[in-house]
Amino acid sequence: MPVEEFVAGWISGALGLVLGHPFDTVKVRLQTQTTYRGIVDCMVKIYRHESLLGFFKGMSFPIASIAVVNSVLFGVYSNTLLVLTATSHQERRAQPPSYTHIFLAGCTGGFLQAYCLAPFDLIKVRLQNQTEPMAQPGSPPPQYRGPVHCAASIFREEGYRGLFRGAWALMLRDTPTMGVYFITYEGLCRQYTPEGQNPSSATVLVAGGFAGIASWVAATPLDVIKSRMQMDGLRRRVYQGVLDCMVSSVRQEGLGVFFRGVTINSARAFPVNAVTFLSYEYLLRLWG
Ligand SMILES: C[N+](C)(C)CCCC[C@H](N)C(=O)O
Repeated sequence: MPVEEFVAGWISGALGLVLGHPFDTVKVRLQTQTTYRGIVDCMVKIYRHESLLGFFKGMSFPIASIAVVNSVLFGVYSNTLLVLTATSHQERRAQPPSYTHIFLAGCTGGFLQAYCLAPFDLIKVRLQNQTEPMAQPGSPPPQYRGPVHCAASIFREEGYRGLFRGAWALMLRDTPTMGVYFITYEGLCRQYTPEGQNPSSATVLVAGGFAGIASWVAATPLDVIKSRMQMDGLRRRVYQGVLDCMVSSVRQEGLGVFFRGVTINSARAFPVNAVTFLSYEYLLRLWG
């Protein structure tokens, strides 16, 4: 099984992640808390109350886990295409796979990465939602002291299954939308690249950026539900399951609830995925 794709996926994912994390924190807060009036209000409050560091809460764990998560996504995607079309990534410019195959490979990658991502994403969301300023002497300590403490407390209180809270919603979110992700990327690259050639860096950046936006717009409704399921059970359980969470969110807040955080998600998605795809393609070309 070719491994370059796994390594390229890891490095490119890490670069994108650091760039996008401040946006991600604002997004998670807007989706799960009602104290903020909008993106700017949320940013100002985070900065005033928690300083610049507040934007980077919960980042160390994703950095560690992106190695697994993004390499599973890109590695499984590329190897599924290899199985479906019998072409390696070097041959794919000359013999482009069909969009159906791209979609299926994307869904497979998305499905498997969601399983790896679930516990890490849960911990990230729990830490991002702690609004206490960091390390202030005298102030009461936050519930979770850090990622390891957070993982250990969840495990202690809710067992192994507790670490997978929200995992169903995450899988439903990622399986089809990762198909959308790769289809958009490939479609735009093909559109702007003469046949048989490699796409230029500018094309890769733009196609990657729009792939990120398209996939995140499609993913936002289930992203909201996922984040809420992950926060559920902190004090007492509110939702019985994914469907119940959807129904009660819509009842209380209207259909608009499904688009909470869509603007910030898209603003984050462009640079993150432009950088991810550019470094991915660059590394694969470097290694031939
Ligand atoms: C499928 N879904 C929309 C959830 C994600 C698609 C983009 C993934 C990328 N690592 C990022 O963080 O933006």
